[in-house]
Amino acid sequence: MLFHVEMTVNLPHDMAPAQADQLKAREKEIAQGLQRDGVWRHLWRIAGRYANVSIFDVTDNAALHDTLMTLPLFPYMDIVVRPLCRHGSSIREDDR
Ligand SMILES: O=C(O)C[C@H]1C=CC(=O)O1
Repeated sequence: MLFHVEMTVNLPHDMAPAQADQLKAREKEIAQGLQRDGVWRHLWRIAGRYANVSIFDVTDNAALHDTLMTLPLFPYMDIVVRPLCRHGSSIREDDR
C-alpha cells in the first residue's frame, strides 16, 4: 500500500546542538536504508519549512506505523498520513 506522509519536525529550542546533530545523523542513516529497501519511495523537502512530503510503500497501516516509530525524530515530528490508491487515469506502471 502507498501512503502520502507529511512530517513536520519540531525540535525543542533548548535541545543541545550535539544531540540534535546526532538525532539527524541517525535519522538520515535510517531514512536512506528505507529508501534503499524500497519502503520510502519518495522524500521531498517542503521549501521553506523543516518538513517533508514522502511516499511510503508498506503492506498495511500497522506496518507504516511501525516504520514511522523507528525514526529517531519520531518523538519530535507532527505526522499527517493519507492512504493512497491508484488513480484510474494514471498511465504510470510503477504506482500500483
Ligand atoms: O529532514 C526531515 O524532513 C526529517 C527526516 C526525514 C528524513 C530525514 O533524514 O530526516
